[in-house]
Amino acid sequence: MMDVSGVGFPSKVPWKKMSAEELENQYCPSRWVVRLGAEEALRTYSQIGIEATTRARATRKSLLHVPYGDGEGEKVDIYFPDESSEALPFFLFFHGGYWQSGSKDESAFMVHPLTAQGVAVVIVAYGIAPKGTLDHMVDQVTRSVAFVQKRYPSNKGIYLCGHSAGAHLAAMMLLADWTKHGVTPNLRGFHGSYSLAGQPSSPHEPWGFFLVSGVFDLEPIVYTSQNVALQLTLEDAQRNSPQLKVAQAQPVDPTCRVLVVVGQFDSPEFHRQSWEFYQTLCQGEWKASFEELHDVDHFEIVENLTQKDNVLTQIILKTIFQ
Ligand SMILES: N[C@@H](CC(=O)c1ccccc1NC=O)C(=O)O
Repeated sequence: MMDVSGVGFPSKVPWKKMSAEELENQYCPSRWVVRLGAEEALRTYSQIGIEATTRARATRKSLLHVPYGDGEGEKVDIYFPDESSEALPFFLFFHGGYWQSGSKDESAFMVHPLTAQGVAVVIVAYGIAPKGTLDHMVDQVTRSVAFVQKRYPSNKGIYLCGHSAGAHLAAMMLLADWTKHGVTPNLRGFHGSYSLAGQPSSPHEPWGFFLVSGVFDLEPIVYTSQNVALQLTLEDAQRNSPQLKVAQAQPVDPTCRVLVVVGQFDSPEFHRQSWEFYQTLCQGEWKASFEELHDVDHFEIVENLTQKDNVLTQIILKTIFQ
């Protein structure tokens, strides 16, 4: 997106020049779905999530509604591979829904293909708005990660994945102060060697973070209808924007890689959010990669994680089993 009204270089904040209507449109992912109408896309997404969860609960060993804190709704569902061991890689998923919809009970998309390959999958619930505040959600997600490390200290790596608003929550974990939680989660996911450029020497070097179609600068959200439930002030938005914060932060573990992924049919603002976050990570001491997934929209990108042959499922598996 180019700003041609000024001195002729791309604006850093193109959204500030948008009409309220255009901004609303850019931040409404269902309107950018081409294969279906907006409402049908949302219905399909939720149906696939519910089916995947029903299947996971019926066919996999699981621990459901395990509390990671004392607060209401501070629960995770843990799905296990067939072989019984606690020395497993753990893949945590934070669902999307603009911090105001969605739940763990309809978000077990990737459980089947990942558990089939020996990965334990943890689907995390957090207290959505309007009841929950964003600061509280970030704290909850931090505690859910610490909980998994404490409960499974012999894990073979903890991998964090979030979709959309959940990708924001996962990205905030890059900034978490683990000393407060008495544990350092095993978020490394890196066991190989880097190429000289610091870029992956193969397309499947390991990442500890998978940020799927995320929002990393929350300021524009303040001016959309999403903020009716969220009630973010500008200060809340800035304090909770990894885009602003990672530039000033040191990686807790510099070997930890971040994969930023966006769908071809995500809106231009979602593309910009992912690209700029990736660029900011690279400018700091973070190891990041960027991937635009061909032929998928904001919802398909996650729906397809139910399939073992899907590109992103394969990237995740190759990362874990490097
Ligand atoms: N009301 C939004 C819904 C939405 O954004 C969404 C729905 C499910 C999962 C992720 C979503 N987006 C970000 O968190 C829309 O119509 O696109």
